[in-house]
Amino acid sequence: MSDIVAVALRVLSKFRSLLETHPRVVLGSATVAALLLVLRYVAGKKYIANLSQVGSTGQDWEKTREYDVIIVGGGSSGCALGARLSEDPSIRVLLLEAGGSGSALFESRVPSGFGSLFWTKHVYGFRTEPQVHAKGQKRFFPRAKLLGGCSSINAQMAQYGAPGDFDEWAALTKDESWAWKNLRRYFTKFEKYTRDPAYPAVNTSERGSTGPIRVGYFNTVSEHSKAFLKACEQVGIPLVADFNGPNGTMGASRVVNCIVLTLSGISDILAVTYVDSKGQRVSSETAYLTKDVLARPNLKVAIHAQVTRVIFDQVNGATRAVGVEFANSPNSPRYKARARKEVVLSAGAIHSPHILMLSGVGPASRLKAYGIPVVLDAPGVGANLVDHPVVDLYLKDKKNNSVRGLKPTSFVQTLQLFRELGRYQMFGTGKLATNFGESAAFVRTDDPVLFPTAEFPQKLEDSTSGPDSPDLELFCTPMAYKEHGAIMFDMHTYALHCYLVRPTSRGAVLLTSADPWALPSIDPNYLQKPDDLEKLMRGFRLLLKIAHAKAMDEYVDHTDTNPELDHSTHLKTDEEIRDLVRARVETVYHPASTCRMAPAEQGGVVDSRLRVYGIQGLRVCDASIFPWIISGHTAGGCFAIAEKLADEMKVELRSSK
Ligand SMILES: Cc1cc2nc3c(=O)[nH]c(=O)nc-3n(C[C@H](O)[C@H](O)[C@H](O)COP(=O)(O)OP(=O)(O)OC[C@H]3O[C@@H](n4cnc5c(N)ncnc54)[C@H](O)[C@@H]3O)c2cc1C
Repeated sequence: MSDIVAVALRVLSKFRSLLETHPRVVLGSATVAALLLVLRYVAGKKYIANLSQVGSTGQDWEKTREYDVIIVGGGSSGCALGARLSEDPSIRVLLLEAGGSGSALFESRVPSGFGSLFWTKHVYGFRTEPQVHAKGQKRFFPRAKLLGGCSSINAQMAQYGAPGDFDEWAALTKDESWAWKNLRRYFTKFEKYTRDPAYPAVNTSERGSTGPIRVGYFNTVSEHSKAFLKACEQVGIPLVADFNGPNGTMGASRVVNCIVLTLSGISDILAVTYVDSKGQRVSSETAYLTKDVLARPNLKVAIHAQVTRVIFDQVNGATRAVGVEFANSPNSPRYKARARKEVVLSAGAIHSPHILMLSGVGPASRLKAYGIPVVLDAPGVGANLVDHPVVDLYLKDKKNNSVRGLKPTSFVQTLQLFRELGRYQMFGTGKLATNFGESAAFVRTDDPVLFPTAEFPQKLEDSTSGPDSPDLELFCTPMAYKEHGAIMFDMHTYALHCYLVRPTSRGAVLLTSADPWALPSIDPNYLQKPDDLEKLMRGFRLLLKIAHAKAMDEYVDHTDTNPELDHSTHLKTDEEIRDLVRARVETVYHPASTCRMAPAEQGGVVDSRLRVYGIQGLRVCDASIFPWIISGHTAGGCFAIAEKLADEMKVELRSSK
């Protein structure tokens, strides 16, 4: 998208010369445009940027800036929680977000634009610690710094995991409210599925119809993605209807071990996405923080408000969270606000444990090493970091019709980009409306059809959440890239990807300083467990089979000899493929479990009502509480846990009035 900016600058300079030759026309148009902008601003969303309106720097902060609930982080979970809690006018809610609005950014609204936000101020551009099992590489690890959080920069694939994932949560916590049969209603509560006559097999009575999050089939899908699904079928992956539907991930038969993402027919089947009928991203900000919601007198949403710590007090002999401290930047004033009832951390799987540690809740020895007074020794905080590791396979696009032109390198491509921009602005369609992850398949590495014992004799640990749950996801994108899009191939390409949805390797989020503006260290510890490597090796072999399936003949140019592409990788030995996996493994952006919901004696940080053990008035609600990572995509789980917590907290808060 930086290329779009460059093009826009060129267009501006053309305007400047027009101004010299036709000043009246240009000034007239500029006035109209300025008026429209002002109107848009006036009618726009009302976020609070002046922090003195929601916090205080004075001694009197506890009296003057008081709320019932303060939510830290306006991301996927935080916006949902804030909007739902404030439905009750008697609950005063303050939502504090470190970044600005996501919906105000073109790159966030347009489905294909998110990658171009990765290296901007709107994203925390982390690098991991050197990955000792992956050639010591420090991997790029983006996390959003925007309202909507990662739902403002994600790939918009609306798949919610396997039912078994949540049954596991219920068994671990001994709390049946987490079992799929009970939790499911929160997934339908957030969802508004838009029926599409082209996809009649989706059972709409089982999908949410009134929730704020619109999902449907409005993204652009390339022919290549359709070919990928056909190729999946040809290698033995059966196609099923809607895997977010009543029969769960595995589709109707429940005996097969593999499924393809949200299907309706056999040959024309696509992914359900968080993209609306105008071809725009649906984030938790756009869905939950509507004008009506923001007009509520009991909800305040402050932006550019980075929480630096939670404030504790001793109340009746117990440690209680009583407020938070926040600021706009390192050198700006620090404000405080009081939470009469609860502080809820929704800052995501990296920042929620970081804020806890900065506040004195975490592994005591580490806190002491940085001079942070220990409020509670909680070794589980920041531990158990788990992420989905992905490996990519690069192919030459035979049709020369990839979305490569979205980053133009020639005059012709620039013109094509303009055509696509026009098409998108007018109809919400075209290449800009791709979300990249257009189609996918879920499989098990112990599937004897896909991985025959004769070829794959080694018995691997079953890390799935049940016999009907997958451990690998495969998907394709209408362009290959490296370094998360920073490096592109100089030709039209097509990529297949494979990621481990149930890794057993565990890493950590660790403090690096007592300074709240210093980023924590992230070590996902990819491939720590040999079975993770083995499963990805199997997955990569399956991708190679798919790449050589008949359905791909028309789309993949296997005659290409560029050594950077994978047209001869199928000739490599297993050991060579393992080496390739180590070299290419990256994040697929789903970190979780760093403030795990689990029994305290098993390293849990929160109980099954998301309350931090050992501290009153403090909860965590985001991907960090996942006891185990979801076997699929993680945003849906974040919306659902926020919906659930909001329901429960409303009851609790009303009864405690
Ligand atoms: C590039 C990318 C692609 C993805 N693709 C998909 C996909 O296709 N489908 C899917 O389901 N999932 C996808 N995910 C994952 C999914 O979006 C996340 O798992 C989910 O959004 C996490 O939600 P959360 O509420 O835990 O945290 P987040 O949404 O990350 O929200 C955390 C919020 O807290 C704020 N914050 C942090 N620190 C502070 C502080 N100190 N004070 C105040 N605010 C703070 C942040 O700015 C952010 O807004 C993707 C993620 C990324 C990054």
